[in-house]
Amino acid sequence: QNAEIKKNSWPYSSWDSFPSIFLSPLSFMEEEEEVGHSNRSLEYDFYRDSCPQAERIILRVVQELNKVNTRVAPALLRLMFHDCFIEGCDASVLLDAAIGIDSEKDSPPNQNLKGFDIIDRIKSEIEKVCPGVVSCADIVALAAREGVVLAGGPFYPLYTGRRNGTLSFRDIATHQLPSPNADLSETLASFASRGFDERETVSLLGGHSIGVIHCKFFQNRLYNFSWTNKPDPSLDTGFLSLLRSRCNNRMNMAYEGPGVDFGTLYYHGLLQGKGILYADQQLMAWVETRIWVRAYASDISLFRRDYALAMMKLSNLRVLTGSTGQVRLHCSKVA
Ligand code: HEM
Ligand SMILES: [Ca+2]
Repeated sequence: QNAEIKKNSWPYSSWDSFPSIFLSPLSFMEEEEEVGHSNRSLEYDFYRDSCPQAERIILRVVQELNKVNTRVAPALLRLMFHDCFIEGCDASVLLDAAIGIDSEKDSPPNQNLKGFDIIDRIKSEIEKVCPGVVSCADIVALAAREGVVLAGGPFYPLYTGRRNGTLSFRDIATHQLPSPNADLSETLASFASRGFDERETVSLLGGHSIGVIHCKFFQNRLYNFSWTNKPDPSLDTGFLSLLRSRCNNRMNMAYEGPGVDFGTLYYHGLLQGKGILYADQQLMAWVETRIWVRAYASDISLFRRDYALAMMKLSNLRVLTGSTGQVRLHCSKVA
């Protein structure tokens, strides 16, 4: 039963059904060679000697904060997405503006981004036991994974050893973070340029199973879609009324209540014209993505597996390793 696990010295028994290409360190090395960042790759449990408590501290802090605030998990997940999507998982999103640094925090798509305080809190607890060792980029990736698990999503193993960049990319973030009003061809092109196919893109958007979305991001769909003075015809009419009344009462829209399977409502909603963002609902526009919406709506374990693999891939985009980049002392400042 455990042949594959042994081969990869993998400790998670449920992973034996996974395609081995994803478990092989080779897949990470290919990534690095392509961008030429370094000759080393991420490792399983990179901090086993230098800071064996690190991953446990991350889990503990995320668990503690999650108990008192349900917004913690979604904030961490979105933060990881916005870091990794812009120039890789290098903690570029965490840097404050400074001389020579145009902060991604000042990019319009990041205006409502949250979770920076959580990352700082984790970092300071880790600094107490192993100063200057654990990178902010690893903290972001691991904290997001713990958030996903606490929100009812699948666990996925992560390699570590990401280093931090010394730059933040405000203008790149402005142009390259996906727009809530993008149509499917734009969304697919943006994910394809980072190596994600249609299936992976549909599964990643399952991240929209949790969290809150402010009305301004879908306001145009409610009253004046594409300057027609009419609502978006792809919106279910009952759902349209619900969104209108919530937004009129200045309540923002929650994706999925607790207690529901991570992913279930999201994909069922899309089948019924109840996607909140235009970009979400667009997954139903073409057969290439619609088949995966249908598949995930009817087979939640298929979704969980695909989502886990896509999150691993997202968490490993263009990482800096070895002697490239640095380890910061404070996540918002270069060392
Ligand atoms: C086409 C791609 C995407 C677009 C256009 C998009 C856009 C948005 C927008 C506009 C919000 C609302 C922010 C707010 O109201 O404050 C949001 C929230 C969120 N997004 Fe995405 N997103 C995309 C993909 C993803 C992916 C791939 C993930 C994770 C895997 C993700 C995770 C989240 C989460 C968890 C929230 C809720 C944040 C919170 O409640 O604090 N998104 N997204
Ligand atoms: Ca980044």
